[in-house]
Amino acid sequence: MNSTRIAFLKGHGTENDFVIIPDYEGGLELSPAAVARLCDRRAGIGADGVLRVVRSAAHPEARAMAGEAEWFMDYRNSDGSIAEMCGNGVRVFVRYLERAGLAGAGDLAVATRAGIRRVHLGKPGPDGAPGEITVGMGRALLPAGEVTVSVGERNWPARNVNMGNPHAVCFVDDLAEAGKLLDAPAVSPASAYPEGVNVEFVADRGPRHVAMRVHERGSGETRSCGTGACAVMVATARRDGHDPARDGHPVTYTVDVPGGRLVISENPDGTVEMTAPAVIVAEGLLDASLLG
Ligand SMILES: N[C@@H](CCC[C@H](N)C(=O)O)C(=O)O
Repeated sequence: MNSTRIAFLKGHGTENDFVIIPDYEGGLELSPAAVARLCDRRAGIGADGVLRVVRSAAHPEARAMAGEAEWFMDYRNSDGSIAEMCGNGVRVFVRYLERAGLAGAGDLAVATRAGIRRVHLGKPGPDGAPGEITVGMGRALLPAGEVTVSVGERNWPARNVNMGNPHAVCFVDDLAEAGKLLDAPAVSPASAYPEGVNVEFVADRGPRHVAMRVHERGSGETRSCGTGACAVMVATARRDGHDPARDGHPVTYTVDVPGGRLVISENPDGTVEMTAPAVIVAEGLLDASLLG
Protein backbone atom coordinates (compact mmCIF):
# COMPACT_ATOMS: atom_id res chain seq x y z
CA MET A 1 0.00 0.00 0.00
CA ASN A 2 1.27 3.44 -0.98
CA SER A 3 1.38 5.68 2.10
CA THR A 4 2.88 8.69 0.30
CA ARG A 5 1.10 11.95 1.06
CA ILE A 6 0.20 14.46 -1.61
CA ALA A 7 -0.51 18.13 -0.91
CA PHE A 8 -3.94 19.44 -1.83
CA LEU A 9 -6.10 22.47 -1.20
CA LYS A 10 -9.83 22.98 -1.44
CA GLY A 11 -11.39 26.15 -2.79
CA HIS A 12 -14.52 27.49 -4.41
CA GLY A 13 -15.81 30.28 -6.61
CA THR A 14 -19.46 31.09 -5.84
CA GLU A 15 -19.66 27.54 -4.41
CA ASN A 16 -18.41 25.81 -7.56
CA ASP A 17 -15.84 23.80 -5.62
CA PHE A 18 -12.49 22.34 -6.58
CA VAL A 19 -9.72 20.15 -5.26
CA ILE A 20 -6.46 21.91 -6.13
CA ILE A 21 -3.39 19.74 -6.70
CA PRO A 22 -0.07 21.59 -6.97
CA ASP A 23 2.05 19.55 -9.40
CA TYR A 24 4.41 22.17 -10.74
CA GLU A 25 6.64 19.85 -12.78
CA GLY A 26 3.72 17.71 -14.02
CA GLY A 27 4.99 14.46 -12.56
CA LEU A 28 1.68 13.23 -11.14
CA GLU A 29 -0.37 10.55 -12.91
CA LEU A 30 -3.95 11.82 -12.65
CA SER A 31 -6.22 9.26 -14.31
CA PRO A 32 -9.96 9.90 -14.85
CA ALA A 33 -10.68 7.31 -12.12
CA ALA A 34 -8.38 9.12 -9.68
CA VAL A 35 -10.12 12.44 -10.38
CA ALA A 36 -13.51 10.81 -9.79
CA ARG A 37 -12.25 9.39 -6.47
CA LEU A 38 -10.92 12.79 -5.35
CA CYS A 39 -14.24 14.45 -6.22
CA ASP A 40 -16.38 11.79 -4.51
CA ARG A 41 -18.21 13.62 -1.70
CA ARG A 42 -18.34 10.55 0.53
CA ALA A 43 -15.24 8.47 -0.16
CA GLY A 44 -12.97 11.28 -1.35
CA ILE A 45 -12.47 14.97 -0.65
CA GLY A 46 -15.48 16.05 -2.66
CA ALA A 47 -15.65 18.67 -5.41
CA ASP A 48 -17.21 19.62 -8.75
CA GLY A 49 -13.78 19.34 -10.35
CA VAL A 50 -10.00 19.24 -10.00
CA LEU A 51 -7.53 22.03 -10.77
CA ARG A 52 -4.01 20.71 -11.27
CA VAL A 53 -1.43 23.50 -11.10
CA VAL A 54 1.33 22.75 -13.61
CA ARG A 55 4.05 24.90 -15.16
CA SER A 56 3.03 25.46 -18.80
CA ALA A 57 6.55 24.48 -19.88
CA ALA A 58 6.08 21.10 -18.18
CA HIS A 59 2.78 20.15 -19.88
CA PRO A 60 2.54 19.03 -23.52
CA GLU A 61 -0.84 20.75 -24.02
CA ALA A 62 0.47 24.08 -22.67
CA ARG A 63 4.11 24.23 -23.73
CA ALA A 64 3.36 26.53 -26.68
CA MET A 65 1.79 29.06 -24.25
CA ALA A 66 4.70 29.00 -21.77
CA GLY A 67 6.22 32.23 -23.10
CA GLU A 68 3.06 34.16 -22.21
CA ALA A 69 1.63 32.23 -19.27
CA GLU A 70 3.86 30.54 -16.69
CA TRP A 71 1.03 28.41 -15.23
CA PHE A 72 -1.35 25.93 -16.87
CA MET A 73 -4.76 25.18 -15.33
CA ASP A 74 -5.25 21.46 -15.98
CA TYR A 75 -9.00 21.31 -15.25
CA ARG A 76 -11.00 18.05 -14.94
CA ASN A 77 -14.72 17.54 -14.32
CA SER A 78 -15.77 15.43 -11.32
CA ASP A 79 -16.38 12.36 -13.51
CA GLY A 80 -12.76 12.56 -14.66
CA SER A 81 -13.49 14.03 -18.09
CA ILE A 82 -11.41 16.87 -19.46
CA ALA A 83 -12.94 20.27 -20.28
CA GLU A 84 -11.46 23.13 -22.27
CA MET A 85 -12.21 25.84 -19.74
CA CYS A 86 -13.57 26.56 -16.29
CA GLY A 87 -14.37 30.18 -15.44
CA ASN A 88 -14.78 29.80 -11.69
CA GLY A 89 -11.77 27.52 -11.77
CA VAL A 90 -9.53 30.25 -13.24
CA ARG A 91 -10.34 32.59 -10.33
CA VAL A 92 -9.71 29.87 -7.75
CA PHE A 93 -6.50 28.90 -9.57
CA VAL A 94 -5.24 32.50 -9.35
CA ARG A 95 -6.24 32.69 -5.69
CA TYR A 96 -4.07 29.61 -5.17
CA LEU A 97 -1.13 31.22 -7.02
CA GLU A 98 -1.49 34.29 -4.78
CA ARG A 99 -1.57 32.18 -1.61
CA ALA A 100 1.47 30.19 -2.74
CA GLY A 101 3.41 33.41 -3.43
CA LEU A 102 3.47 32.67 -7.18
CA ALA A 103 1.40 35.72 -8.20
CA GLY A 104 0.79 39.16 -6.73
CA ALA A 105 -1.75 41.92 -7.30
CA GLY A 106 -1.81 43.05 -10.91
CA ASP A 107 -2.19 41.39 -14.30
CA LEU A 108 -1.25 37.84 -15.14
CA ALA A 109 -1.98 35.26 -17.80
CA VAL A 110 -3.16 31.68 -17.22
CA ALA A 111 -2.87 28.94 -19.84
CA THR A 112 -5.99 26.80 -20.33
CA ARG A 113 -7.02 24.25 -22.97
CA ALA A 114 -9.15 27.02 -24.52
CA GLY A 115 -6.08 29.29 -24.77
CA ILE A 116 -4.68 32.06 -22.60
CA ARG A 117 -6.97 33.85 -20.16
CA ARG A 118 -5.87 37.26 -18.85
CA VAL A 119 -6.64 37.93 -15.22
CA HIS A 120 -6.54 41.00 -12.99
CA LEU A 121 -5.90 40.23 -9.34
CA GLY A 122 -6.91 43.11 -7.09
CA LYS A 123 -5.01 44.15 -3.96
CA PRO A 124 -6.32 42.84 -0.63
CA GLY A 125 -8.50 45.38 1.22
CA PRO A 126 -7.17 47.27 4.27
CA ASP A 127 -9.09 44.79 6.46
CA GLY A 128 -7.26 41.90 4.74
CA ALA A 129 -10.30 41.04 2.59
CA PRO A 130 -9.16 39.22 -0.56
CA GLY A 131 -8.79 41.38 -3.67
CA GLU A 132 -11.31 41.03 -6.48
CA ILE A 133 -10.43 38.82 -9.43
CA THR A 134 -11.53 39.74 -12.96
CA VAL A 135 -11.00 37.26 -15.77
CA GLY A 136 -10.91 38.11 -19.47
CA MET A 137 -12.99 35.23 -20.76
CA GLY A 138 -12.39 35.83 -24.47
CA ARG A 139 -15.16 36.21 -27.05
CA ALA A 140 -18.40 34.25 -27.07
CA LEU A 141 -19.13 32.33 -30.26
CA LEU A 142 -22.80 32.06 -31.19
CA PRO A 143 -23.15 29.17 -33.65
CA ALA A 144 -26.26 29.51 -35.82
CA GLY A 145 -29.05 26.94 -35.72
CA GLU A 146 -32.01 26.03 -33.55
CA VAL A 147 -31.34 24.03 -30.40
CA THR A 148 -33.92 22.47 -28.07
CA VAL A 149 -33.42 21.47 -24.44
CA SER A 150 -35.75 18.85 -22.92
CA VAL A 151 -36.34 17.62 -19.39
CA GLY A 152 -39.01 14.91 -19.23
CA GLU A 153 -42.02 16.18 -21.18
CA ARG A 154 -40.91 19.83 -21.15
CA ASN A 155 -39.02 21.52 -23.99
CA TRP A 156 -37.40 24.93 -24.33
CA PRO A 157 -35.73 26.63 -27.30
CA ALA A 158 -32.09 27.34 -26.45
CA ARG A 159 -29.22 29.50 -27.67
CA ASN A 160 -25.95 27.79 -28.56
CA VAL A 161 -23.07 29.72 -26.96
CA ASN A 162 -19.43 28.67 -26.90
CA MET A 163 -17.20 30.23 -24.22
CA GLY A 164 -14.26 27.98 -25.03
CA ASN A 165 -16.58 25.18 -23.87
CA PRO A 166 -20.11 24.43 -25.11
CA HIS A 167 -23.34 25.78 -23.60
CA ALA A 168 -27.08 25.66 -24.34
CA VAL A 169 -28.89 28.58 -22.69
CA CYS A 170 -32.67 28.53 -22.29
CA PHE A 171 -35.04 31.06 -20.76
CA VAL A 172 -37.68 29.97 -18.25
CA ASP A 173 -40.31 31.81 -16.20
CA ASP A 174 -39.29 29.99 -13.02
CA LEU A 175 -35.99 28.17 -12.29
CA ALA A 176 -37.99 25.34 -10.67
CA GLU A 177 -39.40 24.48 -14.14
CA ALA A 178 -36.27 22.42 -14.84
CA GLY A 179 -37.12 20.05 -11.96
CA LYS A 180 -34.46 18.28 -9.89
CA LEU A 181 -31.90 18.03 -12.73
CA LEU A 182 -30.60 14.70 -11.47
CA ASP A 183 -29.87 13.68 -15.05
CA ALA A 184 -28.41 15.65 -17.94
CA PRO A 185 -31.14 17.43 -19.96
CA ALA A 186 -31.52 16.14 -23.51
CA VAL A 187 -30.30 18.61 -26.13
CA SER A 188 -31.16 18.33 -29.81
CA PRO A 189 -29.91 18.15 -32.44
CA ALA A 190 -27.06 16.18 -30.85
CA SER A 191 -24.91 17.21 -33.84
CA ALA A 192 -24.84 20.78 -32.41
CA TYR A 193 -22.73 19.48 -29.52
CA PRO A 194 -20.46 16.62 -30.61
CA GLU A 195 -18.43 16.97 -27.37
CA GLY A 196 -21.44 17.18 -25.01
CA VAL A 197 -22.87 20.34 -23.47
CA ASN A 198 -23.44 22.38 -20.32
CA VAL A 199 -27.08 23.49 -19.99
CA GLU A 200 -28.23 26.72 -18.33
CA PHE A 201 -31.78 27.70 -17.31
CA VAL A 202 -32.26 31.46 -16.92
CA ALA A 203 -34.99 33.56 -15.29
CA ASP A 204 -35.27 37.36 -15.22
CA ARG A 205 -34.77 39.20 -11.95
CA GLY A 206 -34.72 42.86 -13.12
CA PRO A 207 -33.07 45.15 -15.67
CA ARG A 208 -29.77 43.50 -16.72
CA HIS A 209 -30.15 41.08 -13.83
CA VAL A 210 -30.87 37.35 -14.19
CA ALA A 211 -30.66 34.17 -12.13
CA MET A 212 -29.62 30.78 -13.46
CA ARG A 213 -29.25 27.09 -12.73
CA VAL A 214 -26.77 24.90 -14.55
CA HIS A 215 -26.33 21.22 -15.33
CA GLU A 216 -22.64 20.82 -16.11
CA ARG A 217 -21.22 18.30 -18.54
CA GLY A 218 -19.20 15.86 -16.46
CA SER A 219 -20.25 17.21 -13.06
CA GLY A 220 -24.08 17.34 -12.85
CA GLU A 221 -25.99 20.26 -11.34
CA THR A 222 -23.54 22.61 -9.62
CA ARG A 223 -24.07 25.79 -7.60
CA SER A 224 -22.26 27.95 -10.14
CA CYS A 225 -20.53 27.87 -13.51
CA GLY A 226 -18.38 30.80 -14.63
CA THR A 227 -18.34 29.99 -18.34
CA GLY A 228 -22.07 29.23 -18.04
CA ALA A 229 -22.75 32.62 -16.45
CA CYS A 230 -20.84 34.32 -19.31
CA ALA A 231 -22.83 32.32 -21.88
CA VAL A 232 -26.03 33.36 -20.10
CA MET A 233 -24.94 37.01 -20.05
CA VAL A 234 -24.28 37.08 -23.79
CA ALA A 235 -27.47 35.14 -24.70
CA THR A 236 -29.55 37.46 -22.48
CA ALA A 237 -27.91 40.60 -23.86
CA ARG A 238 -28.79 39.52 -27.43
CA ARG A 239 -32.34 38.63 -26.39
CA ASP A 240 -32.63 42.12 -24.84
CA GLY A 241 -31.33 43.79 -28.03
CA HIS A 242 -27.83 44.64 -26.74
CA ASP A 243 -24.83 44.03 -28.97
CA PRO A 244 -21.75 45.99 -27.80
CA ALA A 245 -19.97 45.46 -31.15
CA ARG A 246 -22.86 47.27 -32.88
CA ASP A 247 -23.74 49.72 -30.06
CA GLY A 248 -20.15 50.82 -29.43
CA HIS A 249 -20.39 50.60 -25.64
CA PRO A 250 -20.13 47.77 -23.12
CA VAL A 251 -23.08 46.14 -21.43
CA THR A 252 -22.99 44.66 -17.92
CA TYR A 253 -25.29 42.07 -16.33
CA THR A 254 -25.55 40.67 -12.82
CA VAL A 255 -25.93 36.88 -12.89
CA ASP A 256 -27.14 35.18 -9.71
CA VAL A 257 -26.37 31.50 -9.20
CA PRO A 258 -27.38 29.30 -6.25
CA GLY A 259 -23.88 29.85 -4.79
CA GLY A 260 -23.59 33.62 -5.18
CA ARG A 261 -23.34 36.41 -7.75
CA LEU A 262 -21.16 37.15 -10.79
CA VAL A 263 -20.87 40.48 -12.60
CA ILE A 264 -20.22 40.08 -16.32
CA SER A 265 -19.59 42.61 -19.08
CA GLU A 266 -19.30 42.33 -22.83
CA ASN A 267 -17.11 44.97 -24.52
CA PRO A 268 -17.40 46.54 -27.99
CA ASP A 269 -14.50 44.35 -29.18
CA GLY A 270 -16.58 41.30 -28.19
CA THR A 271 -14.49 40.29 -25.20
CA VAL A 272 -16.28 39.17 -22.04
CA GLU A 273 -15.06 39.96 -18.51
CA MET A 274 -16.19 38.21 -15.36
CA THR A 275 -15.74 39.38 -11.75
CA ALA A 276 -16.72 37.22 -8.77
CA PRO A 277 -15.25 35.85 -5.54
CA ALA A 278 -12.75 33.03 -5.17
CA VAL A 279 -11.63 31.54 -1.86
CA ILE A 280 -9.34 28.81 -0.58
CA VAL A 281 -10.97 27.09 2.39
CA ALA A 282 -8.62 24.25 3.34
CA GLU A 283 -5.17 22.84 2.83
CA GLY A 284 -3.88 19.39 3.71
CA LEU A 285 -2.35 16.09 2.69
CA LEU A 286 -4.13 13.25 0.98
CA ASP A 287 -3.13 9.62 0.90
CA ALA A 288 -1.66 8.78 -2.51
CA SER A 289 -3.69 5.54 -2.49
CA LEU A 290 -6.71 7.71 -3.37
CA LEU A 291 -5.04 8.38 -6.72
CA GLY A 292 -4.60 4.64 -7.32
N1 LIG B 1 -17.72 25.04 -13.68
C1 LIG B 1 -17.00 25.51 -14.78
C2 LIG B 1 -17.13 24.77 -16.07
C3 LIG B 1 -16.43 23.43 -15.98
C4 LIG B 1 -16.37 22.69 -17.28
C5 LIG B 1 -17.71 22.19 -17.75
N2 LIG B 1 -18.32 21.27 -16.85
C6 LIG B 1 -17.50 21.54 -19.11
O1 LIG B 1 -17.40 20.31 -19.21
O2 LIG B 1 -17.42 22.30 -20.09
C7 LIG B 1 -16.99 27.01 -14.92
O3 LIG B 1 -17.00 27.68 -13.88
O4 LIG B 1 -16.90 27.53 -16.03
